[in-house]
Amino acid sequence: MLRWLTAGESHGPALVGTLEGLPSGVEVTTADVQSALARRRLGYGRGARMAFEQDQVTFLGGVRHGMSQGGPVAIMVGNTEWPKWQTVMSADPVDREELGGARAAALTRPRPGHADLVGMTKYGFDDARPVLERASARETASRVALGEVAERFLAQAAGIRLVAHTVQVGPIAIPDDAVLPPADATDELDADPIRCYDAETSALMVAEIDACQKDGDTLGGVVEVVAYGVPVGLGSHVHGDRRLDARLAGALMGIQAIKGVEVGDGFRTAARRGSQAHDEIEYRDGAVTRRTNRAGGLEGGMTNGEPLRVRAAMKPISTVPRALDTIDTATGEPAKAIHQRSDVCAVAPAAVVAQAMVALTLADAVLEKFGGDSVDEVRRNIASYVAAIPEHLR
Ligand SMILES: Cc1cc2nc3c(=O)[nH]c(=O)nc-3n(C[C@H](O)[C@H](O)[C@H](O)COP(=O)(O)O)c2cc1C
Ligand SMILES: C=C(O[C@@H]1CC(C(=O)O)=C[C@@H](OP(=O)(O)O)[C@H]1O)C(=O)O
Repeated sequence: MLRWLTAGESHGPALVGTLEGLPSGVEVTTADVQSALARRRLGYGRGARMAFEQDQVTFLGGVRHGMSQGGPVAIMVGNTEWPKWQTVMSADPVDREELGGARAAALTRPRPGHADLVGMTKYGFDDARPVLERASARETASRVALGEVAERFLAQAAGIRLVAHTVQVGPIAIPDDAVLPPADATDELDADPIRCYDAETSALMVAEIDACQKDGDTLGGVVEVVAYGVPVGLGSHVHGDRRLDARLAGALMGIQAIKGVEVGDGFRTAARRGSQAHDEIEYRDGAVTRRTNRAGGLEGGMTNGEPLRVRAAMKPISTVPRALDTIDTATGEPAKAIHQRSDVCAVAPAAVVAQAMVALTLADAVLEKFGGDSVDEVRRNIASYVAAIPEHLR
């Protein structure tokens, strides 16, 4: 079993992610994690903060000389902006006099769509600061750091490779017959402003973000994660909480602002007749294969050997520049919601975060199915499982 936890606030000194249950022998370096985090900062429509703030990666445990040791992996992602926030976000009590300044003022105009108002009510705060600090998607930096370790494990132990791309920004979507990015498309996607694999649609998405920004508004969209080389039989049909589609949906819905998950053709399948919805099975070149992959590589909650495809729908950013109506919680009077700065569209980074969550979920499923305390042992276990499948069904 693989478990993970994160801690830390948006403007705190650092985020920390812990991954427990990772076998020994996974090759991973600080530079690998650093470049995954750099990928999360990309994306047309991101706010000013992405440019001036830097992520500083430090392995605190679990990795020695570029290799996992079998113990919990702890990764710290330091925040270069901390010196500006060390009084406002101080863990220890501070003098009220020292506090002062705009950053310290109580935030009492909660943003519709953000965690502000419900969090204040539930946790008993008269200031949205402590709520937004933890609700913030800055936390996804630690998920991406852990996801990178999980991805290294998947590639080295099982030959599984992941890629994530943007398939929709606001109303602009890739065509139905658009080509799926291959396993080695990550560099190409990094080079696209919005992580879209279809150049024509990418240009339209960028134009849509420009138009939206001019209007003082924000956008959401849809991202897709594809995993190649996934063996048959991860997950199970025998119980709801063991279905891999359920576990993937939970992992993706746990990302800030994700409001819908689709497995394969998902919602589009619902509009089709059965004859057009399923993937007919045949032998091709001596192997079992599906003629199509509308199911997204999952049948009965189990991987079927086809590429795994899952999508996540992101709502528009709730810190709308042309601020929405709210109330001032201090007075009960009508007010305009907090707005200092914000992303206009964060769909491209959400794709990177979704990839990390799928990697962690798949790594957990691989370990559950095959077990093993070292990468070599997991590899041997996979090989013996595959060898036992009758050749004509592999
Ligand atoms: C990568 C990423 C970046 C985000 N950036 C912002 C942002 O700049 N401003 C904002 O209001 N919300 C942003 N969000 C969304 C909020 O974190 C999210 O809406 C909030 O935590 C409330 O949770 P909910 O939308 O799931 O209800 C971002 C989400 C992600 C995944
Ligand atoms: C810092 C990150 O994203 C932040 C996520 C976020 C939110 O409300 O979720 C709000 C913004 O922060 P601020 O309001 O301080 O500008 C984003 O910049 C990050 O992704 O590293």
